[in-house]
Amino acid sequence: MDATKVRVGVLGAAGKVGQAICAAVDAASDLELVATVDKGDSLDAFVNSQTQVVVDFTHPDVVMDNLHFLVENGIHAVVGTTGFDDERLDRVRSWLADRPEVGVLIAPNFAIGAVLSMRFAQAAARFFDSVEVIELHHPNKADAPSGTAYRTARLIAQARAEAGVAPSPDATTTELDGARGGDVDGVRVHSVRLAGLVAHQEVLLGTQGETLTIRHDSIDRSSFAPGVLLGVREIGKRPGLTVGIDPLLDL
Ligand SMILES: NC(=O)C1=CN([C@@H]2O[C@H](COP(=O)(O)OP(=O)(O)OC[C@H]3O[C@@H](n4cnc5c(N)ncnc54)[C@H](OP(=O)(O)O)[C@@H]3O)[C@@H](O)[C@H]2O)C=CC1
Ligand SMILES: O=C(O)C1=N[C@H](C(=O)O)C[C@H](O)C1
Repeated sequence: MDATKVRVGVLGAAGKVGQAICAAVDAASDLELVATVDKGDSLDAFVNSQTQVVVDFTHPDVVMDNLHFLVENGIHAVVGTTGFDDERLDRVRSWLADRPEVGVLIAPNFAIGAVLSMRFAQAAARFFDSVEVIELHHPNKADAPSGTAYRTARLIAQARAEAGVAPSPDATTTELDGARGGDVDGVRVHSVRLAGLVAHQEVLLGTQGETLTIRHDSIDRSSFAPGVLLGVREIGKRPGLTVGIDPLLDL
């Protein structure tokens, strides 16, 4: 055992993002990949290998059980898996109250450009009458809207509410179910699933005589690796729950 390296485990190691994270950990001289777990494998592998930080890219249906196990066993977690609403975040906080030394980082998107695009959208939100979000992903994605779009819409809604901006104008009176997308705190969110895509998002803002489009594209899953490795290196110094990598980037 090399005591100078952080001992890292990956949950969902055989998945699309899990494979990219395993490769990135393997290539980092200050990290050691000590356990890889996928569907059907026992989580005890992390305890047996004295894993210090586990990265989870699995599925919204299983991530809560995974996290509960990790917190109970005193293992820090860096979580990319989506599906976290306020109720789930509160449950994680309640587990952490019993293990105050453990750090959990949950981020809907680890790509630097995606994090910045959320910030830009939040800053722009109060200056425009209308705003809608379109997220576009590969067709194997389980959840809609994406975790990124959900968080983006909530940040936009919060900024507009704080500035007293009226709801986006919309004269629709007849509608095919779903044609106007989902409603996240008053912000319309549209989900496209298309073969050939990876992960993409557009925030469309409009006001008198002008529009602004904020677009981000992950064209390869390696885009998530730098943010994940930053989380792995930092989480041991940040006990409790951290949502989003913004504070790790001094944003
Ligand atoms: N935060 C971020 O930056 C990003 C988040 N994501 C999110 O990460 C998650 C995974 O995405 P992606 O890699 O594309 O999905 P994949 O389906 O490609 O990978 C998930 C892997 O987890 C495995 N798995 C399922 N259940 C378990 C379990 N109980 N224990 C261990 N492994 C399990 C799956 O096995 P099997 O296939 O056999 O079911 C699969 O190998 C999604 O929620 C996605 O939205 C994705 C990209 C970036
Ligand atoms: O499933 C994906 O692929 C992605 N999921 C995350 C999300 O739901 O926002 C992050 C990124 O969009 C890729």
